[in-house]
Amino acid sequence: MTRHMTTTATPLLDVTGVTMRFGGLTAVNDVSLTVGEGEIIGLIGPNGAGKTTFFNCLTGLYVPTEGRVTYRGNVLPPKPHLVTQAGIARTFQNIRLFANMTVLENVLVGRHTRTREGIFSAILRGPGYHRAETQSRDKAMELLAFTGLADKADHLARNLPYGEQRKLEIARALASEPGLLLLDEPTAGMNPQETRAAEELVFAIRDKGISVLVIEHDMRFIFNLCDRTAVLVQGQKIVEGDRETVQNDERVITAYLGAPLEGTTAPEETP
Ligand SMILES: Nc1ncnc2c1ncn2[C@@H]1O[C@H](COP(=O)(O)OP(=O)(O)OP(=O)(O)O)[C@@H](O)[C@H]1O
Repeated sequence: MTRHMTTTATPLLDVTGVTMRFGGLTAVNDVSLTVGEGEIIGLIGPNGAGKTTFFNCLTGLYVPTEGRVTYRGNVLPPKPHLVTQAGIARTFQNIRLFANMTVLENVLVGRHTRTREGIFSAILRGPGYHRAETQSRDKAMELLAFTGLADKADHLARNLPYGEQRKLEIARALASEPGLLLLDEPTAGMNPQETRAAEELVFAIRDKGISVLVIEHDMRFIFNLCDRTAVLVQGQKIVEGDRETVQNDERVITAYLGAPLEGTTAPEETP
């Protein structure tokens, strides 16, 4: 019998046995997860389950107590700006924009990890600096068009409605030209219409070849978008899989206090 060679491609993101302890509290407990090229992966769980802490372990904000995180096969450096440079960008649960800068300027800030022109070039303002500046501006305007904010380029970030501020955070994250985008509750505070538009935006991001890992409480959003979803409860990953697997898992139902997951279809009633 001939044995077929199986080639397993290295996942884009490979998280193995990540644990994060704060003193006596284990916020993330031995969690493993992969994100492949072109995948949209969901991360759900009740409040305090450890989702944001897990994100912080992937982005250099926290150095995990145990475990290993690799991106494109390389162990991630323990500094946020180096993680961004490596190709992982994120947004935050609490919007972190430069409120008194314009929309365009906020996106330009996001590009700094991708511009080669250094501080001396910026001071001297030579031809290299001007060329880089024009390129960055063009790229930033492209991203504003992509996220539907082009006509707001000159507005101050703080004057944007909440939903648009969230979009701007995404535009700024995309400016670092990531291969993987981590979104922490991208639809928090959005109305249903904005949420549907955000879904389309995430699909469009994936179509650009960027993988997405998303934390979200809106189950409809998660199940519409995600190829797989992992559920964290008290720091542990209790299940991972497609919509059916997650929705029908007893442990998930118990974790959400027996209530059907919000935004999901009700189980078929027996006559
Ligand atoms: N820097 C820290 N120091 C101590 N404890 C922390 C720290 N960061 C998070 N925690 C604790 O870790 C646990 C997990 O919190 P985390 O914010 O990761 O949960 P979450 O799933 O993102 O919750 P939510 O859905 O409410 O945002 C909580 O008990 C929280 O209080």
